[in-house]
Amino acid sequence: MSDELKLAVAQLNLVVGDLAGNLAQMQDAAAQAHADGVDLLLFPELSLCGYCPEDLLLSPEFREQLSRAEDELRASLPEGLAILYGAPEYGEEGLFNVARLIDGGRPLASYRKRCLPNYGVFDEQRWFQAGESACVVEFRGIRLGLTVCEDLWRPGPAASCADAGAELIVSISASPYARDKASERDWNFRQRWQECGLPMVVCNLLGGQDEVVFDGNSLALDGNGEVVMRAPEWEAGLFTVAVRREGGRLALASETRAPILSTDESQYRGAVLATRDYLGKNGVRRALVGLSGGIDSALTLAVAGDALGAENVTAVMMASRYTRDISFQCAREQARLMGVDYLELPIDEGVAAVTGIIDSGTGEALSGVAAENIQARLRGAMLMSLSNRDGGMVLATGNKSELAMGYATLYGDMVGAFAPLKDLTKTRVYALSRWRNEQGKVMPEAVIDRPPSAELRADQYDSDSLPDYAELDAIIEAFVEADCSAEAIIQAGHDAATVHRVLVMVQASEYKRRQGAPGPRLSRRAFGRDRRYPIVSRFRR
Ligand SMILES: Nc1ncnc2c1ncn2[C@@H]1O[C@H](COP(=O)(O)OP(=O)(O)OC[C@H]2O[C@@H]([n+]3cccc(C(=O)O)c3)[C@H](O)[C@@H]2O)[C@@H](O)[C@H]1O
Ligand SMILES: Nc1ncnc2c1ncn2[C@@H]1O[C@H](COP(=O)(O)OP(=O)(O)OP(=O)(O)O)[C@@H](O)[C@H]1O
Ligand SMILES: NC(=O)CC[C@H](N)C(=O)O
Repeated sequence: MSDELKLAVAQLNLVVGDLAGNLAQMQDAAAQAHADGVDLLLFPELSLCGYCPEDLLLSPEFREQLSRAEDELRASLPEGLAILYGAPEYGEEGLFNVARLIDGGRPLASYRKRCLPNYGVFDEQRWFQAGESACVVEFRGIRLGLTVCEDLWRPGPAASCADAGAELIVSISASPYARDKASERDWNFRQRWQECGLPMVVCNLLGGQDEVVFDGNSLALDGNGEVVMRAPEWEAGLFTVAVRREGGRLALASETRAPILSTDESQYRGAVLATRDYLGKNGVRRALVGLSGGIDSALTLAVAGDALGAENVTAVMMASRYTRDISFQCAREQARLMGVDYLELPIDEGVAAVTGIIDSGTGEALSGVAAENIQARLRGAMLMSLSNRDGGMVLATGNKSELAMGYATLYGDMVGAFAPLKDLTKTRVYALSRWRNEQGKVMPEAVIDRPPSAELRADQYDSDSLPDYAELDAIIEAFVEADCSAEAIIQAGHDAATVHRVLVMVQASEYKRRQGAPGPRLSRRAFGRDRRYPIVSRFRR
């Protein structure tokens, strides 16, 4: 080894299936790394094809194009730069998720991921076979132990790299965001260090992909288990780590030491990146939000503005006779503060027309919730018409508390392409709204202070139908995110009748959530890909 080896992690926002685009990003990163004198550049897990390509992995065309892109990548590497990147390996023994080390344009080693995550948002065992052995390779005087993501989240692989003579563990990862994941990573990698005593460099992915969002936060730990490099959350970039041999040990150093963000900031920025990427990666620049003067649509609009730029967002106030003056004032004031395009399209005439057609056609007057929901459905239809005409996507404003309880109208306020707040309870919606306003005012304080109301009938408030949000959200966190039993939640101090009511409603509204828009996981456990329950189920607690 020369005096010093320079490693870099390419924390890139790659796109599933965009082989040409990912190749170009990787080539740009390689050129920059070469100019910076980097010896070895790490890319995220399954870099060229993006994570996770799911059943695209089964497509012969996908396999063929990927193979060509890999050839192109190897042939285009700058002299002297080695890379470690992720790819599927197809062969007679099956399909493997591998890390490939390329030096001088030639393969130096290939490692098959041993631990395939198959829980939460992950289904890797659906596609991949597990590798069986460690891979330790000599690279310019250092023995590297190659690993892929989950390998460093389980006991075993790190220690087996040490047993096979590794001096430094390198990991290519696609580790998605969950609440407080940065602290969890620190704890996790410290556990691995305790098992193997080796320094580690971990390259993580960035960006939104359907229902998950990757926060970056690539890391390096030195031989004492201390974090010596922490790449920023939610930002792409190339971050270097210098490795020097000192008295028989490797010393790691880096100038990159980003802070761990607060939960509020991290969740907010996660919602922003997930929204930007969902629309952007689907080729759409503009968004529409139904703006009611309530807090859910206010925060959704703030996220949309930060994700896409105020000039690309339209807020639509669709007042009915139940819309209060304060709702108008809040909506107008927020649109002014943010500088978004703002429309007022009243719905009373339309509601009367639809209700009249149903009433006269059936000879029976619509009433109660059936009549009230016409308002929500007309608003949904109007937003979708604007989307069809102008090409923007509608953002659904529902939060996790409402979706847990089924407190939302199917084909009404649930319409939308993407739901940025889907995994944030109402309590978190308030916290993030306050945090965002502290960074620069985007919504009037009255939006945060007023009591929540669907305004589908006179004097309607959420508190008429739902338990107090502080209590409801604590029960949702215990039941949905931590899988606690009813008994355990009651023992934690919650009212037994409320607990039973909430648990029954969570189960009974699975059908609504399945028809709702996708949204990013921002808590510890999200409805959807992360928490899967049957719709048809006679199980009762
Ligand atoms: N298992 C199942 N699988 C599939 N579909 C099923 C189903 N069970 C019922 N359904 C269908 O679902 C329908 C009931 O759901 P839905 O039509 O949504 O109607 P529903 O849940 O009765 O009403 C919506 C509720 O959301 C409240 N809310 C809260 C916040 C905002 C808003 C807003 O709109 O702005 C509304 C509103 O006040 C009302 O209490 C049934 O009529 C039936 O068609
Ligand atoms: N008058 C309205 N104009 C435009 N959109 C509306 C109107 N009323 C309701 N909506 C849409 O329906 C969604 C659901 O209403 P809901 O009451 O749950 O949320 P909110 O009004 O944003 O917040 P809160 O529940 O705190 O009042 C709103 O977020 C908004 O997108
Ligand atoms: N892609 C992976 O193997 C990721 C699994 C890992 N446990 C994580 O969340 O972060």
